[in-house]
Amino acid sequence: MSVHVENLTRYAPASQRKLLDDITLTFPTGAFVALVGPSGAGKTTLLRAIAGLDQCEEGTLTLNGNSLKTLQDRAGKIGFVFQNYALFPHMTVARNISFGLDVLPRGKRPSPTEIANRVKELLELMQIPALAEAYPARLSGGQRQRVALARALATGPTLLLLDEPFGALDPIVRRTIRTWLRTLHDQLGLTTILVTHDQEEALEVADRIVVMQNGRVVQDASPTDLDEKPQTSFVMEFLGEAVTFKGQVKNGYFVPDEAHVASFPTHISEGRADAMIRPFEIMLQDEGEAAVPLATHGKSNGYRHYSATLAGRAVPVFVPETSGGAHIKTGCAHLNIQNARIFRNGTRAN
Ligand SMILES: Nc1ncnc2c1ncn2[C@@H]1O[C@H](COP(=O)(O)OP(=O)(O)OP(=O)(O)O)[C@@H](O)[C@H]1O
Repeated sequence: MSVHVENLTRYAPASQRKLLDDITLTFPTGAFVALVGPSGAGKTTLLRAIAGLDQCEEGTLTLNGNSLKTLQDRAGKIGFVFQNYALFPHMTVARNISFGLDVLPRGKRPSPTEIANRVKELLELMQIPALAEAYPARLSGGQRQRVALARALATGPTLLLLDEPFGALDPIVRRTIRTWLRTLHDQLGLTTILVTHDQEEALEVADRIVVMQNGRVVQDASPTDLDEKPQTSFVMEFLGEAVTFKGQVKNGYFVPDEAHVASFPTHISEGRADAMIRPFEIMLQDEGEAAVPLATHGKSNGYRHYSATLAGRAVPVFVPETSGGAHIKTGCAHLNIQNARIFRNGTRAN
């Protein structure tokens, strides 16, 4: 199912404050899109608007090209899972899953055999066939989340809306369940919109990431583009650790304010600017007399971790373990930041 949202604006009740500010987005059939952004950015508000749980004052929403106004227009087509999903504690896993089918009006309700078959199929799909008769209290967090997903999928929706569904899980279970979710999405041909606080999760599981801030979309891009071409300094910082070097563009070079950080060529116009770079993109140069002292902080994931002491601060630098250099012996180096992105007034300039 495809979803199109156009110029969607929602105000806080009895206020002029915009919770969603002119959002236009398309979610094509089969897309797996993550909504990310800081707390209060409007991610849940957007998801609830798509779900039909809240009405927006301005804008339109279409599912498969059909305009949507009421919750009825969406019946059975959308599955939701929220972080604080509540399974019914007094019902078995099988009953929890079939609940959405059991409560359908008689004319629309499948026969008991069809419902039992559907539950069996979903339990297998969720890889928990042995848990049919178990009660929620004896399930692990990951198993409960699978039951919540099965329940959301029971009526055969083609759009899956997930709001922080893995928030309560520990990191290892979280990693396993998100890989499994991605496979499930592909297998069932779903369109999935996932709200997450976890940037790594978004980058790993989604084919597109929408970054929101203050009720607006600040960037809508593939994980690779978002990583390589962040449009704003906010996006650059939001997606991972970043170091900012203030400086001046002059005669075709970005000249950092701090000593021992090498200038590098750029095509952008002259004036003040910020160069932002990830710690693993900073390179160490051995040449030069006076250099920056490096403190060593161990290794992880194939990188040696240093902190380079500039005049007023320490800058993290991660160097591949395989790379050599005199700095390993001397404990001093110059910083090469030629891979930095340059921003002016918070917007990408190079
Ligand atoms: N019914 C409401 N009335 C007034 N303000 C609201 C209402 N619902 C949400 N808000 C406000 O709207 C803003 C966006 O909230 P929302 O829950 O969508 O953000 P979010 O990006 O999902 O944040 P989080 O990551 O913390 O869940 C917040 O400032 C919130 O306080």
